[in-house]
Amino acid sequence: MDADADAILTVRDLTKSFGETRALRGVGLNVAAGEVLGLVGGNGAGKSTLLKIVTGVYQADRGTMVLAGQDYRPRSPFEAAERHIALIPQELRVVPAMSVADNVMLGHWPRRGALPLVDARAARAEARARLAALGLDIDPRAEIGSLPFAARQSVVIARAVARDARLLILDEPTAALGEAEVDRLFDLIARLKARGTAVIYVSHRLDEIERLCDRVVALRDGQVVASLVRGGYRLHDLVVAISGQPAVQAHAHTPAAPGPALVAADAPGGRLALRAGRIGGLHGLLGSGIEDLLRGLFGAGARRRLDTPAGAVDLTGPARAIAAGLGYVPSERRRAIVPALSVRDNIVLPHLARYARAGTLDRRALDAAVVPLMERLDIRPRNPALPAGTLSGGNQQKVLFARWLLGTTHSLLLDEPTHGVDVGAKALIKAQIRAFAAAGGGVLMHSVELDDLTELVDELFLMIGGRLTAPQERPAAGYDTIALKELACHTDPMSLQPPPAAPLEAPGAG
Ligand SMILES: Nc1ncnc2c1ncn2[C@@H]1O[C@H](COP(=O)(O)OP(=O)(O)OP(=O)(O)O)[C@@H](O)[C@H]1O
Repeated sequence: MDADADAILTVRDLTKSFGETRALRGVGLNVAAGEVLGLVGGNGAGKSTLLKIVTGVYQADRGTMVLAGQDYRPRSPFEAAERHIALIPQELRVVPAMSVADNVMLGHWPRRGALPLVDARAARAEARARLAALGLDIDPRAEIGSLPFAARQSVVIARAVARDARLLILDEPTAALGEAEVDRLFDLIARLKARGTAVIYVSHRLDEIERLCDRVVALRDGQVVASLVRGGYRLHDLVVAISGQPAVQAHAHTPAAPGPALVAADAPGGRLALRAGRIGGLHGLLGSGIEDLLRGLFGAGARRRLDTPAGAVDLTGPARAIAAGLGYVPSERRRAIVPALSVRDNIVLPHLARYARAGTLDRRALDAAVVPLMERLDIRPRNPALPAGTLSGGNQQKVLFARWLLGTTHSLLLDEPTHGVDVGAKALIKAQIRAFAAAGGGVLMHSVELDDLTELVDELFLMIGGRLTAPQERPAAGYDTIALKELACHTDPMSLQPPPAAPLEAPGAG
């Protein structure tokens, strides 16, 4: 069979450099109608660059693309959309104050007769039908901003389908989803497949790739290093293709004895303490309030009191938290990285005062501190002067982590610390978390990935109904992951059903 002949999209020999960095070096691949193609690769392998070329954000230096049998050279995302290619990014673009129906029909609203007026009733009916055709039971009248992430994501996919997307690209779509939502998303993708939509699915979660994708293409250093068909490979083969080396076994966990509390604070339902040498875990569902809890402990919420061995701290803002020895890695990388600042400056940002000399920064002293950190965390490219925004997502994540290894931080608040990093980097970050605790630091981490928690944590706090349960010491045989998963299902606040929405028009209009 000639794969290219069946393909909706064929790319050949795509090459792209940014200055010295050769992001893509002769990449070729294709995807057919009704096929789900997985795209995997380590941090900086070139996945985003490839997707940006396919969606018209960047133009390739060399190479060709053919879409539905025709030459394809999009010069803007707009042109890509006109050719029915849709990208669903991790950070969804919705108009929060608009209804679900308006977001599905955005730009394609049905008109009321010949007048330039939107027929709201027809828009709702059509949106409802389109959502139902994808198996989605979401109220078209609900304000989209009030819905949980999973529902918003489904609406954005429905919008792409409403615009006749021939190729849908999903960029790490499950990064912010719990297990039940992942299942729902996979059902949705199966429906898209059945409609003949081609899907490119980018993820670092290799088990998902194995479960979902008909084929998978692995990139390494800007080149295709493997192209594997479902059923014809093992996960280990993917790990080897991505990293270029055999998979490393995770270290066995030795629970640490509780050390003294480094910081403690009241939290809904109980008291939280970060103890020297211990890794605390937080588990709950999206929307459970864990993110706010961690932000609050870092001084980014309402004013609160922190207790430390040196006395009580009136937490009026993050500066106080940093001064008290706390560090925070938020789940939303984009909020924490300053893209135009160099990697060096991003790392040093919370500790500027230490490196300022008479109003200027001692860059030599800084590089002497930052470069070994970049080596330790394998941040690539290894150039502290590069703008952080030019680094790949996973490398940006490592920069955020590096921030708190530079100063005098003794307590780390981590929200999804391995979000968007490749398998190798994940192991490295986990090892760093362990090392931080082993050196006497305290850690409190939240992860939706049970594996992260069960591998790392000494005590687990559950957040149920907005309240913390008492910490559960790690049992000798490890946490019961099945019980944790069940808990997640039974207290699932992420139902796709929104709360009843206020009618947008007079009763009887809809
Ligand atoms: N706008 C840019 N300017 C300079 N370098 C860039 C730019 N965009 C990407 N790069 C570089 O190109 C290489 C490939 O990056 P890319 O973002 O495509 O990787 P990725 O596979 O998507 O990684 P990740 O999984 O970490 O998101 C990296 O070395 C990155 O630093």
